[in-house]
Amino acid sequence: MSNSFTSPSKITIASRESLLAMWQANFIRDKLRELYPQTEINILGMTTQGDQILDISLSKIGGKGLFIKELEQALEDGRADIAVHSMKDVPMNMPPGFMLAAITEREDPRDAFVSNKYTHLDELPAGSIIGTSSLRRESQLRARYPYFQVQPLRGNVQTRLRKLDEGQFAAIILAAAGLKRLELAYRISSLIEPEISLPAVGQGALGIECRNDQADLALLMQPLHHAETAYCVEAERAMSRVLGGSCQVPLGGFAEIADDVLTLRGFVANPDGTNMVNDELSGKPEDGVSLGQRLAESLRKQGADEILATLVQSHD
Ligand SMILES: NCc1[nH]cc(CCC(=O)O)c1CC(=O)O
Repeated sequence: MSNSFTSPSKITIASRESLLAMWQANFIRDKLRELYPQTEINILGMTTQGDQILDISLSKIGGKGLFIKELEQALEDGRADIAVHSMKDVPMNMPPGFMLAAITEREDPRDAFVSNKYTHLDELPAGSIIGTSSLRRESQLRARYPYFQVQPLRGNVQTRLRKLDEGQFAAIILAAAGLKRLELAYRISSLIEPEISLPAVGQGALGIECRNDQADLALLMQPLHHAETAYCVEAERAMSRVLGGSCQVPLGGFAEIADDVLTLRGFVANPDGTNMVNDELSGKPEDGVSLGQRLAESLRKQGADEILATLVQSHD
């Protein structure tokens, strides 16, 4: 049977308006233009609640969904066809009516140490102020370097770099992927290995979201899907889902595939890093989701539940 499927005359991509979000949307747009030269591909830039509320810690304002709700509204209304997200910002449970059509090849998943004075975390003197608003980064820093001060740092990548340059912090921690995409890799003093700062679930990968009822559109996105990345990210997300993962929970999850074996590492901690459980599991990449679920259960048996329970209380 011949392929009778034709690409649509137009695809509109919904994106947040930050430079990084726009870079990501442009990246997907260019790939789609190459794949479907007959199709007109546009970007609809939007401001989300998460972009507007900049003075409060992300963990206190309801987390991930805030950056994507407006984009989903545009998909719902038909103002846009697909939305491009950092997988790190995509909630563990997709809202009803929406699906991930593709997960793209992962950029560097590591966190980056950025400083104008020091090249490595180990060089910072006691009492140094490190900027990050991620509970995941904070708990890991405090566990390893209890003599640093961790202070909140929000805003888009450029804002965070500006706050560093203004001298408010000795160093800041950002995702390497965002800096590399924005051609700001030269600002990276050193990359932090996963053993020191386990990345966020999904960090470095992009997701393309569309409505559930648009199977044809989802099919068009398949050339952008990267199977290895998707196995890893789905394993990480399965772990986080069981643990109720969100920005309110200091949790990390990171999977890698080597020699056709997927190894998933995860941790849960309290924000001050005094109580932390870590574990890892390996298996077949295709079994990533069940590995993630099993790793979560193992972390719970080792005390993750108690840690998570104290977190819920402290946020009341
Ligand atoms: N939390 C915001 C966010 N969401 C995605 C990235 C960029 C990296 C990525 O795609 O994972 C960043 C910036 C950061 O954490 O420094």
